[in-house]
Amino acid sequence: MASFLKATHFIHSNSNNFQSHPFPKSYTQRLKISTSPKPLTMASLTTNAATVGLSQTFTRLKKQGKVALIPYITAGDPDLATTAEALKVLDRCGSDIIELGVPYSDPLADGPVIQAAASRSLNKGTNFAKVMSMLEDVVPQLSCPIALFTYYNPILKRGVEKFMATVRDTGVHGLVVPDVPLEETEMLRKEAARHNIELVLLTTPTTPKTRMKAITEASEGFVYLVSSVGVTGARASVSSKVQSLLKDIKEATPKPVAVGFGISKPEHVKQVAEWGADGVIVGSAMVRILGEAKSPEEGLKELEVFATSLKSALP
Ligand SMILES: O=P(O)(O)OC[C@@H](O)[C@@H](O)c1c[nH]c2ccccc12
Repeated sequence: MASFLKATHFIHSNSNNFQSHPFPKSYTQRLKISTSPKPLTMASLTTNAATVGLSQTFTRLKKQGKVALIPYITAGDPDLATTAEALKVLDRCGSDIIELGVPYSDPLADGPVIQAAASRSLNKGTNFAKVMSMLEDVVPQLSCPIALFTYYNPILKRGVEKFMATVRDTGVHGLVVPDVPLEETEMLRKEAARHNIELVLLTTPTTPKTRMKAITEASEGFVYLVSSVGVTGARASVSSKVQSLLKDIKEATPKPVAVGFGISKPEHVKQVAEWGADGVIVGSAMVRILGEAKSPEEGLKELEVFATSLKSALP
């Protein structure tokens, strides 16, 4: 546990959104960069249903006086076919953006629920290529945009340029990378922009104000406000500190701010919306439903009920 906490501290003190301590050189040298050209796909030739990106979604919602519901699920848990159905269910329930996690072997910022989902998915053989081909089929059927969620290592493994091109080809609009080190955010952001991908950056309760300002400046699509220190996972309540954090961020930027970490009940989303959030992100509670259900069909049904209950609690 001690090493895990240290590792979590690593996330909260090293990635682009916190302090700037570069990865040890060995980290990047250890990676084998493998590239394989990706054939042009139908998805890249056809415009997908959700041709509207993250920031445009928030602009629309703001005009309607609404707050975005942003579920997170882990791709491939319990399996990729169920993930494909879950994306459609969440879209039908009125999700405004869906965060889809690429399972990773070392999810430092994740709590037990998402860690378990990632290992189940990896044990089933889920990999980046399979997630991309699933998305190529499903994205054209969705009305809400997808924000792909990945740790930094899978991006480095493929090469940033190739990674961005592949992701954009599937029709994905956004990208959330919680552990990219500060000095590499600039390069990542440039490549993302070149491929018309909105790179979302994260700020936390311990991020110094100057740093938070730089993050809001650089973040595309929306700013991700992590509600509490520690790792992902449902909490009994949302920290009241979020209210003042939201106020500070909104003084620093006109960009939309979505709050995540610990939000798991209708009363949580209602509270966070009342505090002025433009969006609420719910992950572990969704992941638990899908991953721990008696069957995929059961999980999808429960997911629909849960997502609908959250949507109805939002303006
Ligand atoms: O699981 P929670 O507590 O509802 O928090 C959202 C979170 O799952 C999602 O945004 C996410 C999944 N893994 C992450 C790692 C870092 C930051 C954010 C995330």
